Amino acid sequence: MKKHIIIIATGGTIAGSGEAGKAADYQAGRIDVSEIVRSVPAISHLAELTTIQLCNIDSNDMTEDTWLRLRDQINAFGSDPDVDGIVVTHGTDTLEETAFFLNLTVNHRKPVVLTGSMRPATAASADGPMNLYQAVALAASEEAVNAGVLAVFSDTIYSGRDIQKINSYKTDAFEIGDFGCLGYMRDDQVYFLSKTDKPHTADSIFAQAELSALPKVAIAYYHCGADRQTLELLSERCDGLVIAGSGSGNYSSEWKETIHRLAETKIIVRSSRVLQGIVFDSPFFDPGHDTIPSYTLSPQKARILLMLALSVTGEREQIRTIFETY
Ligand SMILES: NC(=O)C[C@H](N)C(=O)O
Repeated sequence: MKKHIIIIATGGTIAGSGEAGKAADYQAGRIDVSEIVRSVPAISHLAELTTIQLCNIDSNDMTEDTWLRLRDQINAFGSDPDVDGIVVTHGTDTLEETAFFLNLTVNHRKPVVLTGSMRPATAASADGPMNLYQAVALAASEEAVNAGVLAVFSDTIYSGRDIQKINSYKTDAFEIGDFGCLGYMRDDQVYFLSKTDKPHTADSIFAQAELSALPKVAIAYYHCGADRQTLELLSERCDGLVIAGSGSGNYSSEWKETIHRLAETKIIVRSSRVLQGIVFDSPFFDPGHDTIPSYTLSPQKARILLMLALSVTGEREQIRTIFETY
């Protein structure tokens, strides 16, 4: 019997429309999900499909409120015995953020697979149809059960925790820093090579959390000559702060002194603007252990984990453990 897969559409370039054949100038989030599905007739051989248009936006307009609505919808399908898996179509610019948020907050183990495209649906060689086809195939696969939130892009399976957009132009726009992909797709065939070891979905402490609004967390990007005011202004307006430091989460002596002071009242996470590597405690940049290292999380993912952590506790040591765990 065919699996029943829900496609929740949020917009992005996969729903983009522009001049016929051209790939460059277009507007994201223009085409309805039912039309996108109709453009890939082979999808109906893979599964029974139900489509839902949650929104139709450029993913830069994704908000925490929409994340919460998306999570609630996905969770509702977790307890529906007629549903086997969920695909989310999404713009690529912030896909990694939504994927990580869902990876930490979905409360069931059914497959959840994100996908999108780099070329609009109206381009001569649009990449959306194949990505969507493979996302449905993966969501219908037993191998994707309890694998955490996944993403499929350009024949490649990624984990929602680690996926990162690394190319702003090519159709093969994603990568996973140091860790490699989780596997490949060969048309509709699934080839997993590895699975993530970090707790996710039903095993995450945030899966059962009451989340109605998320605390405010900003990212302060360090660069040569960055002044202390940036930190002071951001910290005034936020419940927590993520530093996108240089190298292994580093910054100037001026920032070091300011961060030490601000950390008396705010939770501050040290991450790195560098794409690969790991941020640990730093005896030189943070001798007083005022900040929490983000380990392998990018600044934008550290921000999501800090928002969720702050929604369950204000205790620095508990938040430190959360960063060690997730
Ligand atoms: N390729 C894309 O989907 C980019 C688009 N700006 C979006 O994120 O919605």
